[in-house]
Amino acid sequence: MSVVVDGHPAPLLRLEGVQKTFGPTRALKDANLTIPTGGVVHVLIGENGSGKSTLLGVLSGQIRHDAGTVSLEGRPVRFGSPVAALRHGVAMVSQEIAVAPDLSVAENVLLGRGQVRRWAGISRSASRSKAQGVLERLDFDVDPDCPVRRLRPDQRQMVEIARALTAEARILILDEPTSSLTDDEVGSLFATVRRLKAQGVAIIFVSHRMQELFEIADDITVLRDGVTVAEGSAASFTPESLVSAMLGEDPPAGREGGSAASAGVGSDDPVALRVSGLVVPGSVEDFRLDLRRGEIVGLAGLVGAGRSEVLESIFGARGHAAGTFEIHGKPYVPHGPRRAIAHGIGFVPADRKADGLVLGMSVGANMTMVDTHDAPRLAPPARGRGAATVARVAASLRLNPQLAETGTARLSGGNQQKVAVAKWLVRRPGVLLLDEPTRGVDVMAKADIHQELRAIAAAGSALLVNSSEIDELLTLCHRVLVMFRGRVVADLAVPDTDDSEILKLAGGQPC
Ligand SMILES: Nc1ncnc2c1ncn2[C@@H]1O[C@H](COP(=O)(O)OP(=O)(O)OP(=O)(O)O)[C@@H](O)[C@H]1O
Repeated sequence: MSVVVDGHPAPLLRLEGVQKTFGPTRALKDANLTIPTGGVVHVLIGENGSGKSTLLGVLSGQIRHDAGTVSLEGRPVRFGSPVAALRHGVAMVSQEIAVAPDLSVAENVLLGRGQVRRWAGISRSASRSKAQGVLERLDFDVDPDCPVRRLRPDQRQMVEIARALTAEARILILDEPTSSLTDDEVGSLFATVRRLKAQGVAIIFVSHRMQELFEIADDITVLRDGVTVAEGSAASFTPESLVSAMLGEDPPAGREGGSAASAGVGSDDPVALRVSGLVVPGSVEDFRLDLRRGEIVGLAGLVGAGRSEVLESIFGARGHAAGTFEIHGKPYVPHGPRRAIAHGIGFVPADRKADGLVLGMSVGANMTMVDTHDAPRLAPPARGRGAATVARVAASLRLNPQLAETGTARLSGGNQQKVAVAKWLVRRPGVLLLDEPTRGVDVMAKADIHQELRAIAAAGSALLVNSSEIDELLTLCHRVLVMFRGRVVADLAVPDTDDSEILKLAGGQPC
């Protein structure tokens, strides 16, 4: 029974005046959020570090707040753990998809609920059919016995959503669910979100992608510096008013738009990276590329098309079966990151936590780690070296200078991504490989990163960029290589193509 206030039923969820401090950082100062009923999509938005994940952590039982109230249907609650939150019908699907890869789809869907424990008396077939029921509710066509390791990222995410539904979640939190999905996968996720909404589930959705959030949102809450600064129906906002609310000021003019193509790279410009006949068994077939000085080339394609594998092989982080490589006309044989860096190649990997950053070190140390101009070793340089460059790059990406001494693990996800990119902007390698360079960064920081990447290209670096966002490739690149099942199926000059052509080619359809 929900509580009735002034003749009205209390809202399904209300957070009022929520505060949370981590050491010296006041992550939440006065966070408020209201969801009146089920059957709505509520978008939470704010700059990197504004407190979104902390707020979701409070709501999902992962973080204990210091002050303020959280109430469900008028009753104050304080969750001591995610399990306690789940018991109240609040479930979260986090950015880092948490599935057990060796268990089956059905086992994952029922994980944590006890149904798969045989000693508990529940049969395999009963478990399987329960899981099947939830998968049908999601219209998710997958074999319940298939090991999760065989699924694509979007399918794994669906398994997590199914798990939340098994727990009878009334409030489902999706924290940046689209950040590792390609455009077509986002479409199917949105179909699922709409289906759940029609079934009465309230969905809290975090995204930095402006266009898609207007597509899906009923209501929006904006956080700035730990404070809720705006809330209302999606129709009451425009992209511009949202950015103004996030920033607390009018957005700077002319940051986005304008492709780097206008800078012009001609066939006379020297080739910085030449790749011929690259083969990575099971992933890449006969990949060829001449990447010129000052050029920005994009890689487009579906998940599994071989895009990341191309970058990883060039950097020597992954083996290859065939292929030759040249850097500035000289032969180069990839063999581990250290050799690549010594040859003037930089790499921003897709998984910043595992490969891109040393989380135990400070932001400053991470940013200067590869700025060892002659020595190929990855080592933190002497204190103070390159300080001016680091300060300039940090400022250009809106990284607070006070963060320099902060442990990188303590940064918000988007700010970690900025550091992963910034360390190469400090170094300015001759060839920079970037895998999803703006994953999880806010809309302003994305424009800042693009601007800085254009600047290092204009200064002579050659960039190869993998992105699942076609818009990003069209904004940033001179040309785009479209990959399908390991092969390049098109090499398109950016002014002469558009997202629908790229999408078709990426799906294996001829244009
Ligand atoms: N465990 C922690 N220890 C110290 N500081 C933290 C911790 N978690 C978060 N913070 C700090 O709290 C602030 C808010 O971080 P939070 O992750 O909530 O931001 P966010 O809005 O989710 O950012 P993003 O969009 O980048 O994911 C940041 O300054 C962050 O550095």
